[in-house]
Amino acid sequence: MKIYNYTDLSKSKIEELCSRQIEDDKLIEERVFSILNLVKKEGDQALLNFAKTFDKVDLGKLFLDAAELKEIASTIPPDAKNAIDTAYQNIKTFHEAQSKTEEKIETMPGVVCWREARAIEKVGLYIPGGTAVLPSTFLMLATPAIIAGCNEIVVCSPPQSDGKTNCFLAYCAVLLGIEKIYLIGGAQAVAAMAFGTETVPKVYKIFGPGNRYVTTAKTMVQNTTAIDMPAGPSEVLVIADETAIPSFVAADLLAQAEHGSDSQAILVSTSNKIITETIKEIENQISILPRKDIAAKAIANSYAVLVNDLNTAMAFSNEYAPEHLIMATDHYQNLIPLIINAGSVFLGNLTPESAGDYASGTNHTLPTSGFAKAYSGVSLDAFIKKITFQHLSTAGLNNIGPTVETLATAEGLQAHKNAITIRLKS
Ligand SMILES: NC(=O)c1ccc[n+]([C@@H]2O[C@H](COP(=O)([O-])OP(=O)(O)OC[C@H]3O[C@@H](n4cnc5c(N)ncnc54)[C@H](O)[C@@H]3O)[C@@H](O)[C@H]2O)c1
Ligand SMILES: N[C@H](CO)Cc1c[nH]c[nH+]1
Ligand SMILES: [Zn+2]
Repeated sequence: MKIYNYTDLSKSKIEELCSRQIEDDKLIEERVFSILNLVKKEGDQALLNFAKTFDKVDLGKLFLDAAELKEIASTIPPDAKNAIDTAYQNIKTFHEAQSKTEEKIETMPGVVCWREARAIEKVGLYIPGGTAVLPSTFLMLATPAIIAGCNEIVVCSPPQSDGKTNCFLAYCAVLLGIEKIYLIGGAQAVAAMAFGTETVPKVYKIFGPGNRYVTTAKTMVQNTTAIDMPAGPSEVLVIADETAIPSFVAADLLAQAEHGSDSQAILVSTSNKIITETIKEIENQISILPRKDIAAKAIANSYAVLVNDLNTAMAFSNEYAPEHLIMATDHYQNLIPLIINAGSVFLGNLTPESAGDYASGTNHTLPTSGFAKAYSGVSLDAFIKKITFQHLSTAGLNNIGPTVETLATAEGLQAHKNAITIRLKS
């Protein structure tokens, strides 16, 4: 892991460090473009061919039905079942609390405006399953979709080599009442949900994280289908002062590094000692990880920055806009107002990011690649549209009428003016 001293960094170097651009981005775009076109043209046949090419499996059919899911789910070990149940309850509790009814507002006497929420009717959820199958993502996406009241929930996840899915994902489906999992991964899953095929229904909005193929595909289908946000390779930025515990910081950095070799794990610290000890700890802890090769590549692409004070650390973090921000300091309270750009924040030395990945209740589907500057993570709101309503009484029409007539005249739109005038005269 490279170490930089903040005072030596030029503005352009900071921009480079905060950019997540990867050399082969163009190549990925070309591949994804051709996958999208093939699915659009050939439908199910393209999906079956891609399963053979990318997932190395000959699928008899493109989905598992409720009976098949129930049978696979029955093999789940009891401790995993209990853990999924607990995580689900916390996620449900947190997301249910996000449901709010807005007040009706009288902007002028007799002019009443308000908003009402309606669920997006058809949504598509992508559950990653390339290097690791993520049942936790199933909970994170389906729970708010169900609370919102979405009536068609299409779920796609890559098939295992036996053409099925694992017992954890199947158990989540049973728990959530989802009756089908489409065995489709990568950009082709996004294409199937965006365009529809003979078997896969077309949806109005696609949700979910994934690798660069998935994220690029989501970005490319946006003229057909809405998406939650670009939620690509995982990343974490840890701000650590002298109160941080290097072994904890190293564990948190490695937790995101093991997601993929293109993940980023950034350390920003006011203490040289903490940086050196954390790097030593990373070397100790990485050796026992089953995914050490993946984690090592991610760590090699990551870096540490030595800063003079916590204010500078906050400024760097806001420029980087991390998916996850860990405040590894006892002094986090005063820093909270300085956090401007981050997907999800973990406060203090006892709050590991994996708590949010699985079970605290917050959503782990979060913006990456700096998109935390403009996007929120998935929440109940993401599955809802807010429709505005207004009603004018006679007094309301009299009160607002002259204003509308004058503005319509200023814009040269006579018919707009007439729609008021005809009512005022009646
Ligand atoms: N930002 C978030 O909220 C968040 C949450 C969870 C996971 N993640 C990220 O999701 C990602 C999951 O990635 P993954 O790969 O394990 O699973 P994935 O399900 O995203 O991707 C697997 C699919 O990628 C496709 N693919 C693989 N190689 C390909 C190639 N050469 N050409 C075309 N398609 C190809 C295949 O179709 C395969 O089924 C990780 O990067 C992880 O960090 C992000
Ligand atoms: N850290 C991931 C989001 O970037 C979410 C996740 C799922 N499982 C483990 N982690
Ligand atoms: Zn994670």
